[in-house]
Amino acid sequence: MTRPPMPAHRPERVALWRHLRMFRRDILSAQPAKLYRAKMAEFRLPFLQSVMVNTPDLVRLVLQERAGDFPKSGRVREGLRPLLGNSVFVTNGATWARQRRMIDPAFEGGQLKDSFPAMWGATEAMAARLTEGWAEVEALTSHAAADVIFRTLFSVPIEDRAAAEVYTAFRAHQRAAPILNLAAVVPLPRWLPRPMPRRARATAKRIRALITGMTAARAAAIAAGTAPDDLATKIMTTRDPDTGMCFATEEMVDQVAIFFLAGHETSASALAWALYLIATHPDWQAQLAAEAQAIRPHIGGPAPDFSILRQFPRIRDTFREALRLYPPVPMMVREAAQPETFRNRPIAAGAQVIVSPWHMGRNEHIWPDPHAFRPERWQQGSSRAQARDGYIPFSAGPRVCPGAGFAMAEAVLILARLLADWQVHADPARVPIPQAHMTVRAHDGIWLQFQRRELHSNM
Ligand code: HEM
Repeated sequence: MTRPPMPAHRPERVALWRHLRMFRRDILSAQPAKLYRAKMAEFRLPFLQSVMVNTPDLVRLVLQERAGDFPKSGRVREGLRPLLGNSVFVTNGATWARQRRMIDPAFEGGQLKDSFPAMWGATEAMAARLTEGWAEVEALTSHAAADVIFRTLFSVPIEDRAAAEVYTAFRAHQRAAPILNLAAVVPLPRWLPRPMPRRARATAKRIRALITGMTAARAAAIAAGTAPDDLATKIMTTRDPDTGMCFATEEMVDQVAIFFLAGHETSASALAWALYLIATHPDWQAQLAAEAQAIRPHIGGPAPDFSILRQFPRIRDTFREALRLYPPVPMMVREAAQPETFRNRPIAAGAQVIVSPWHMGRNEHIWPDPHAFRPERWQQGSSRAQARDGYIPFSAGPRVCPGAGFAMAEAVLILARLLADWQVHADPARVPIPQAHMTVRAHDGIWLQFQRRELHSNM
């Protein structure tokens, strides 16, 4: 049984300049191993106090009980504004609350079922693209997750001209601004100019122009009564119960940009790591493959009923475990709006407060054998308390990811469809090392070999 790969850790003591350089390169390997045990860690710099909270009670305080006192950091906003404008991901206060009131209904349980046929279409398309041999799975899952977003949001497959252009522009943008989001975590003074590279600014503008075209076309179709009943139509026709207003086109463009970004990068990352974990645990893979056969009668036909997902409990637990070990959003940044005292230590107003799904998911005080892949832990009674205390891949509290249910459904479906037909094998000489880019990715990609499953082989 292979141990899931981990990033290297920095030594306990390093010079400030070196630490900052490490931070910029990869925030995961810039952390010392003791953060898997520490209750809190403080980085006191001449220009900024930055504190990582690492106990369930402090995480609950920041994300849930007093979420309003720990708003999204201005640093996150600055870095993401050219692409995301005033999207729900970066706003705070009343604007954020209004946006959530209008977005949340589209992702509620019943509505999720309406998106399922579009997810199925993307899953079948992914299966048709697979071929025997070695493949870099992050590219594969990224393509599939982007297709899911376009089909569920705008009822178009990724081959659609506008969708394909958005996807291509996003990839160029990631290359131009690879640490866009994480720049927010790097503790540099606010006054230090950190302009987005010119190329990234240009790709952000291009993406927004393309999305504006799609959103304006949809607004016209809604007005003409010809719009399909998908997520875009649902969100654009939802009126804020307090003001009676719908999103204006510009504000909707901001939301579409974050649905695309948050919805496809994250799922792609988690799916790729899940496949790697499955490939490196062949006995478990055989059990998952047996479970996945329930999807076989539906292949090539219309979407099965949403309830089919209940037939894949082990696949669901595998994905949960992948999210615990490799949370796509490794760290989240908030700002203390007022002075606080955490564990008898003063926290200044304006201090940066970091919550780390990566460290909570591997916290040695919470999880037995925290760095091991043990999907069966989710079947044990104790997992409920462990999840309550240490499981935050989708965050928690009022800013919890609105797409969590969507992402779980999508992932279980994609994994089941894939494992029904294919065996995946890892190359022991090519171990992927996690690194935090926009999401947690592998340093040199995740390479797996795909082999068509013989129906009568011992799965
Ligand atoms: C495995 C997949 C996913 C993971 C792990 C994930 C994780 C997260 C996390 C950790 C946050 C909080 C970030 C923060 O507060 O700094 C978040 C927020 C968000 N996510 Fe997801 N997400 C996933 C999929 C999706 C999908 C599929 C969508 C939509 C289609 C989505 C839409 C959003 C939005 C709009 C926010 C901002 C919410 C707010 O600030 O109020 N996510 N997600």
